[in-house]
Amino acid sequence: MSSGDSSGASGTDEAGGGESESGANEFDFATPATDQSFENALAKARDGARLTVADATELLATGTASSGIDPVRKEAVLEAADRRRAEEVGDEVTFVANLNNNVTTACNTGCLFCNFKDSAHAFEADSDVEHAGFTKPPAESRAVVEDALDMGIYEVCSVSGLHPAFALNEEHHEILAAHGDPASEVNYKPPEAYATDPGTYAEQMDAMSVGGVHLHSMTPEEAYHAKRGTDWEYETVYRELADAGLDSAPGTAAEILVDEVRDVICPGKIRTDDWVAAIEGAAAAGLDVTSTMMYGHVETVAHRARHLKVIRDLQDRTGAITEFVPLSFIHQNTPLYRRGVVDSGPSRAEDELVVAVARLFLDNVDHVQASWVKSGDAHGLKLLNCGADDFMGTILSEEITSRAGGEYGEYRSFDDYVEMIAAIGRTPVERSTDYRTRRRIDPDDGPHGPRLGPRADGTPMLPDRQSGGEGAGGDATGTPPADADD
Ligand SMILES: C[S@@+](CC[C@H](N)C(=O)[O-])C[C@H]1O[C@@H](n2cnc3c(N)ncnc32)[C@H](O)[C@@H]1O
Ligand SMILES: Nc1c(NC[C@H](O)[C@H](O)[C@H](O)CO)[nH]c(=O)[nH]c1=O
Ligand SMILES: N[C@@H](Cc1ccc(O)cc1)C(=O)O
Ligand code: SF4
Repeated sequence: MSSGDSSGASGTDEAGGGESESGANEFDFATPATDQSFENALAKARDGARLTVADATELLATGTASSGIDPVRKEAVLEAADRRRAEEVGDEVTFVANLNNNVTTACNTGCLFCNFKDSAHAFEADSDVEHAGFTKPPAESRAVVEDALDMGIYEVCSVSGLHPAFALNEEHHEILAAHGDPASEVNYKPPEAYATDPGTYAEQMDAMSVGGVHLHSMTPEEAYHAKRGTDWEYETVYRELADAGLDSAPGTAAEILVDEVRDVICPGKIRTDDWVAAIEGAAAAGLDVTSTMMYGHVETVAHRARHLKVIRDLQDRTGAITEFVPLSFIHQNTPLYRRGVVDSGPSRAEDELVVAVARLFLDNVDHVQASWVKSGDAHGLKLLNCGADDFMGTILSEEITSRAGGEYGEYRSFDDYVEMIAAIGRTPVERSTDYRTRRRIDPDDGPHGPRLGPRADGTPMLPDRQSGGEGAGGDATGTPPADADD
């Protein structure tokens, strides 16, 4: 599906949907005959009125009466969003000194957009299947975080495959093992079956929660895995994880929160209701959460709008969402692309409109993130002028986007951040994960390094290395602290 088609704006005056050459995914939604609906939605957005799903659809499509993105109307939407950003959060652009420490790539869920995973079968002790994945036992996770703490990080962000030997704790192991055929009934095999034991989720939390670092981990999909085969509530599971050291949860696994889209791109994942229940459970357990949307594959603009409504309703109920992170689909190596279901990811114009409409629609979420991992530095900066106010984190290691074919590197130094943000006339600010602690950075007072981490003293994180420039591959970036193989 071309990005024009995936915008879902292909209808004329009849009910139209995204048309795919393969005919695989056609979603219908009604479209109006004139552009008056777009103009009305834009006027509401400019006035600060709460937008409907129909309004968001109009803005994302720059009018649904004709196909394709209209450049003049797009600029009007971006301008409204940039103004709203300035009113709501001012000129600061935040970023966090953080490390990605993903624990394992073993996963049998089979999401068709994902190239991060490796079939869990290949990790078995008696397997001779070659794989490039990894599992880090808790002690190794701890060592990786320890090293990064010395570099000054504030946060460790950890998202993993759903390893069949993962259980919440020993009791969960016993419950899972008691099933007649645990592998097919509850996606479970005991740790002894694998070359490397991932430990329990509680042990991994305890291991990574070291020296006062903020631990951001356990997506809704992982929380589901941590309670599979039981009748435990999400809140109970998140409370136990919090007791073991978890501080906040990433709202990935959201993809598009409309089940007819999930049926196509991730039939093995939890449904929308379950994702929402998991986030509510995390919030009830006292954790902050983030929210995401992975877009630009088979969905239409109407699905994107409905997804935003799910997030806004959830935030009305919980108030626990610190940021919205648009995840631009990286298509190159993924099954969706290789099997011809899509022929690209989203266009840059679509990226800009998603950021802008998120800012305008999510009137109860303060922060919208631009990602240099997905978009690169130059376009990432552009997104900061379309409604975004956060520029992600230093991350030091990236496996999800890079494995899917992304090419924008794995690390941005504080000096790069400060130079880039100052260059667009904004104020660089180091933040905590929850945005409550912030430090404005004087661009003239370099060299720059983190100061908010428990061991941070302002020293640049990787003094001997340059971070990757625009389009730089992994080799030109700072070497990740560790990357273990089974
Ligand atoms: C790789 S999973 C890891 C955590 C866990 N297995 C889960 O699904 O929640 C984290 C998120 O990465 C994002 N992701 C995966 N592949 C991607 C791709 N090709 N392009 C953009 N985002 C992707 C998806 O939003 C996914 O939910
Ligand atoms: N956008 C991506 C992120 N964002 C997460 C942030 O770095 C940070 O953890 C969050 O803002 C909470 O403070 N992480 C990735 O690994 N890859 C991305 O594309
Ligand atoms: N790790 C995810 C992104 C992510 C993680 C945590 C977040 O809070 C937000 C986004 C990816 O690379 O796609
Ligand atoms: S997105 Fe997560 S659950 Fe889906 S295949 Fe990838 S690692 Fe597994």
